[in-house]
Amino acid sequence: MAKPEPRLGWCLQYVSFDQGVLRILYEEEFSVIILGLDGAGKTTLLEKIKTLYNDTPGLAPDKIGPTVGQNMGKITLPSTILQFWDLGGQRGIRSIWHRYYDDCHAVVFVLDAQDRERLGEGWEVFDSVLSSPKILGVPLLLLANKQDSPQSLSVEEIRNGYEEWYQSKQDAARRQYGDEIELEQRRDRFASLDVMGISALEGTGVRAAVDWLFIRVQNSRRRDERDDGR
Ligand SMILES: Nc1nc2c(ncn2[C@@H]2O[C@H](COP(=O)(O)OP(=O)(O)OP(=O)(O)O)[C@@H](O)[C@H]2O)c(=O)[nH]1
Ligand SMILES: [Mg+2]
Repeated sequence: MAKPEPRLGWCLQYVSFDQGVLRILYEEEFSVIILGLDGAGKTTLLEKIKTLYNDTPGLAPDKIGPTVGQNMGKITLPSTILQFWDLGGQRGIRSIWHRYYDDCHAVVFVLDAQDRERLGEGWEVFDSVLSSPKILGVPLLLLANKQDSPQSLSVEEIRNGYEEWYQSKQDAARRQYGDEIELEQRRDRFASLDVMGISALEGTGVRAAVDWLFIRVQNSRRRDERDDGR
């Protein structure tokens, strides 16, 4: 299975002569991985992003089946290419997710906000992504999908739901093992976690999510450069 591109790619966009001045424009390429349980709406989101940003529209929702492996899609923004890797969410496929962690610049976790029965499973998997050491410093966005459905939990309910789930997990661990010190990095990660509501089906909130990614990958690159120059 193909792995994401190297950590940071520079693509030559064009070279031109303008009034005797050689102009070279580069586009920088960032990899974004899309994770979440099967059925959360990851592929629907990727195809909607393609439709909104590319000349060639993405697949219609009724042409999308469960993902066995990965799907890839690219969009071009000012001086930037975002390359999305949509990974299958079925239990057996989740074990390959970590292979993409080294090379990604942002992580999007898609949650089905209307499927209350699978919320616990969703939090379990989300928590393992949020706490993964390899991507602790990588921007992470939680998307509460299917906001078009009247049964969907709101962004606020989703955020609180995860916090409550995590607290009860901590309490159970404390009862079993005594006082545990929570990972400081993990706590910071949760405190700064952004949650946005979208409907991948209708496209609501999708541009706002892509704007968030665009800004965050640029900011984390600048931070990396500052750290390197220290
Ligand atoms: N109502 C509603 N349904 C959605 C939305 N997004 C996706 N769906 C539906 O949810 C189902 C699963 O969507 P997929 O995009 O295949 O889900 P996935 O996360 O890619 O699933 P896997 O590939 O198995 O990991 C499909 O029936 C979609 O039409 C949404 O925003 N609203
Ligand atoms: Mg899929």
